[in-house]
Amino acid sequence: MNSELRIKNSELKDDGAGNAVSEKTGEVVIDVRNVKKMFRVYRDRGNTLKERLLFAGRRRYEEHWVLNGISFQVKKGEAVGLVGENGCGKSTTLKMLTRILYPDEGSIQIKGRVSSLIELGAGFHPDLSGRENIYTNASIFGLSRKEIDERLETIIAFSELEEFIDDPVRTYSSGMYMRLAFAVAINVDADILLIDEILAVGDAAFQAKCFRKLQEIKGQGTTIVIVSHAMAQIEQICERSIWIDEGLIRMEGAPRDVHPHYMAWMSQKNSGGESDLKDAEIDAEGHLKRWGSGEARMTAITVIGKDGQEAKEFSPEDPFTIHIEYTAKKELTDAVVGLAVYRGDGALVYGTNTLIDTSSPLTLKGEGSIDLIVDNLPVTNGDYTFDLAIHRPDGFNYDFRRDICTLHIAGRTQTPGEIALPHRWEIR
Ligand SMILES: Nc1ncnc2c1ncn2[C@@H]1O[C@H](COP(=O)(O)OP(=O)(O)OP(=O)(O)O)[C@@H](O)[C@H]1O
Repeated sequence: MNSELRIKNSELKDDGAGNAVSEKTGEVVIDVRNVKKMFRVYRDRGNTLKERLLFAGRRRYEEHWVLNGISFQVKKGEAVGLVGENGCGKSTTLKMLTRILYPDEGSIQIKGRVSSLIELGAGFHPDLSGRENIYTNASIFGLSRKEIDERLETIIAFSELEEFIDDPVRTYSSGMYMRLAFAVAINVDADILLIDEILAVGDAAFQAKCFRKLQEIKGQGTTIVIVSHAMAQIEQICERSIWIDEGLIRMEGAPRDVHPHYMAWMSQKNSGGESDLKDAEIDAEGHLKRWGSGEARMTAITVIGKDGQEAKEFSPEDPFTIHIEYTAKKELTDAVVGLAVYRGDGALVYGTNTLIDTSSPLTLKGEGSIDLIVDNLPVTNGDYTFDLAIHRPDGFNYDFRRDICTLHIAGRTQTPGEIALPHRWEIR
């Protein structure tokens, strides 16, 4: 099934001590320094003569400072998520990386060809057909006509719009626009891909396909910056999250470290100081240990091998299933369960979630179970941490089951084969 999810083992080198190390160059390709951005919000100067005279001495506009000095760097091949509440300046940041907007202060340096999915259908001409728009859109990203000719069929096939490709795009639904825009943006051989909330559009099956494609192009070394409110998507694609609040970077780090703080803060804010997470257990490092407001929790995790039996060992090439049992005191809709696998140095090497397997979010009710299929796990020698996250798109009822197990894998490069699981996948 998800062969596209595979992150090639060839990307991981052995450092001689049995540890997998990344071949990423460490070259900085996005360098944002002390960027400030202001919008002018024009005032109503009145409609009548009386009003105009009354407001005559008043300044015509107010300065609205959206970004107050943000600095961050992104290295080649890194995937970074920008998170934060509505209006905090995430899209403005992304638009400046695409050069749709420019900073009022500070500097932005970008190395490489940029492709972006910022505003749905921006760059599409409504009266031109899907096919014609592929040409105009891809040429904006720097492709020659010949290069576009070569990619045309791939783009159309990915968009699944064969039937409508010669219709004017004004007749497209927003989902169709998104398919076409995504198909173009990921097929222009960009070095850097910037995406604004695009995975929230389209049906669940297409979202899952885009998500897999993103993991694939990340595996090929493309640098990615994503703006999203879907924390699990960021956790499964990005090594780093940057939380923007009131135009400043409030926190930056591994998504699984940053998101619980962000979610707890949001929850506190939205409940007027009375946190939705007040019953949740948060450990000393600020990670949520228990899901939501105590409404649901995992009760057991087992691994089912390809023979359908509980497995004590697995072979990374073979699919296996993580079987999670849970108890939900209240019904929980729109849940997505995801697995992230981190290498010893903290790099994310694998991610999958139930949306990919089922194409729709789950409803958790009473006592039940969830099966999460893991396929083509890209492991070589070294230590790996398996983390399960359960979330809803609204961000609440959120849990990190951190470090459900750590596997030490030795001798795999010499003798690929079965890997022993720990005796117990502990529920903490
Ligand atoms: N062209 C503009 N003119 C005036 N104000 C703007 C303009 N573009 C954005 N803003 C304002 O800047 C602020 C930040 O907007 P931005 O779109 O970057 O937020 P965001 O973090 O992406 O929010 P969301 O999560 O809702 O997408 C908002 O208050 C918005 O109203």
